[in-house]
Amino acid sequence: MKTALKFCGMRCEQDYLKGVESGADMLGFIFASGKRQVNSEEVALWQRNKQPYPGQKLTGVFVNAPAEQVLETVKTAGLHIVQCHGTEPPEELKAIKSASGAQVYKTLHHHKEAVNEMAKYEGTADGYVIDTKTSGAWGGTGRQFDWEAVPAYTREAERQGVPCLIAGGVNTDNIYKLLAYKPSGIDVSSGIETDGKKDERKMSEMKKAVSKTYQAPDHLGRFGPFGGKYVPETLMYALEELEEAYDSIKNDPEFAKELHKEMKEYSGRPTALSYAGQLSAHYGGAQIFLKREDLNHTGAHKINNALAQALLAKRMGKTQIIAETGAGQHGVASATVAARFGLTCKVFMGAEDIKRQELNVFRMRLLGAEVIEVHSGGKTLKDATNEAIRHWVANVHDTFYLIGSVVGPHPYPMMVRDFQSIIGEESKRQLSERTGKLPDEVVACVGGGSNAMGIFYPFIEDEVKLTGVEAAGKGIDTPEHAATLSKGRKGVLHGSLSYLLQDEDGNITEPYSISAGLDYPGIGPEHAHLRDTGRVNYEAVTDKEALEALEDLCRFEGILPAIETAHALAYVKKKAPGMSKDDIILVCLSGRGDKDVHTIQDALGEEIE
Ligand SMILES: O=C(O)c1ccccc1NCC(=O)[C@H](O)[C@H](O)COP(=O)(O)O
Repeated sequence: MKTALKFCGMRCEQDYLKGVESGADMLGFIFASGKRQVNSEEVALWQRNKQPYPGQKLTGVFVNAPAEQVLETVKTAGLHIVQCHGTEPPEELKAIKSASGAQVYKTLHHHKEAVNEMAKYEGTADGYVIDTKTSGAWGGTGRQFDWEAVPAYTREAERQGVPCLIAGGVNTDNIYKLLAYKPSGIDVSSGIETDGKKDERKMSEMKKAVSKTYQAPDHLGRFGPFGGKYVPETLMYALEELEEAYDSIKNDPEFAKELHKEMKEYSGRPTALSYAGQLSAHYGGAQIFLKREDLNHTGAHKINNALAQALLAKRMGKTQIIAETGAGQHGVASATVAARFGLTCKVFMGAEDIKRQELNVFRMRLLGAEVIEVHSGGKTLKDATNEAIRHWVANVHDTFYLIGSVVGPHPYPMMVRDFQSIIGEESKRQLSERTGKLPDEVVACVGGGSNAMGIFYPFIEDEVKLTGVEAAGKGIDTPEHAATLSKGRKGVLHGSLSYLLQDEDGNITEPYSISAGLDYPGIGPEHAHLRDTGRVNYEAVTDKEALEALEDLCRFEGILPAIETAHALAYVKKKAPGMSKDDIILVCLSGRGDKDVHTIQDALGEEIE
């Protein structure tokens, strides 16, 4: 359900007009003493010049006012709702309600007994406002209370079947944090003001925030039922510390400036958006655009997240970073940023992957990282991640775990998604500048899922089809594939709940793909949620199909993609011909294929010669 929005404290006609135009669900007028106090005649006058939009509820805020005064004000000012913001008992609300015909909301000021107090108003209050308790002021203070308490208020109001608005210090910077607690409504006054006047820009930002229907994860780090924090007790503190640090930099302009500078001057952002004209003509149908993450320093999208997390590690005072890697791209990105920022770096890598990605291993060592060979399990990414977690448990005090995908315990899936969203944000801007429209479909390969979440997330509220492409290896009906969403079942791995490849007894099975970056037996929890809610479509393509598409991109566009990326291209090869020439497919070209040349040579060598 949509979050209700109340803009409160309209002090003049201009404020009122901006409030009406904002489309807020409720507009509040203060009839209690204070700097925002207005009288019923002026509110009536403003309405004569502009009626509220149908459905917009005019709300009068009163503090322990005599019932006759409230009734007179309701009549004169044409109020739909009376908000009792003082210590009015339930009987007083009942009396006002039956005499005025208006709805009556009760404000309670947050304290440890407030949820119990709500029970006393059950059947009387038509809704609640929970505000911050501040000595010497009833409301409009711009002060926030501890929002950890929000779910308890929301639950009690839901039990009573009425809305519950959260008030107190909400502003354009913290509204997303509050929305993560899923309140049924939000009430703002100071947060939409500049120099004492209501500010249209702030109102519109607030409106935009609540209009977003997609809000995930929740405050527990859950995407629907997926995600969460399934970790040993020893890591809980480290995750909380990380969550706090991430919250503190999320909207910090200084951090944003530093990261932007690194992205631009070191990594080479914005990356290009290339129109693949010859490939589009060859396939027929849709126009294909490529978001060139392969042009980043180190050759893939992984550096976006690595740069951001390394800056965060520095802010947190950590001196050592650890990382896991499969294809080696994230290992290279981590070793690179460690060198750049003077941090020591250990990269955990399965012995099998070390064999397949010899060149990247050499690169990591050259960059000064210690590559730790993992011999447990199938000796691939899952096992490397297990070892990295083990190391972290023992060294949390000085070590930052730089996770390379939208996997792991909260806040990693959210944090990596946010850091990678630059891919979708840039593409959206570049494509609309170039073509004047949004793409019809966005396609990305999915292993853990970070390039896909990065390009999908900014399009999630748009009418754009989103398709993630998994590795079907030698076929999803053979035992050799990595198609987690097509074939997996729910389970917990590496700290979060998602879909996993597992046998009947729940043991994780070894994934297979020609691409080292896609053979992970799990998938980011947000992808699991997006699949189950139907927002994103997931397909699987085989090694063979991926290699064919890789050859096409080499021949028709002069670009050698990573084998991971070629999976997305293989889906495009099947899909584009059936689309119209006016349609646009945007593909995340997540990485370049230099690292895969040996694998490609082994697979295609004879055909090419
Ligand atoms: O807003 C006021 O000035 C006010 C004065 C006296 C009693 C209540 C008042 N406001 C009640 C509200 O519903 C406000 O919207 C709520 O307190 C949130 O205010 P803010 O923290 O400024 O966003």
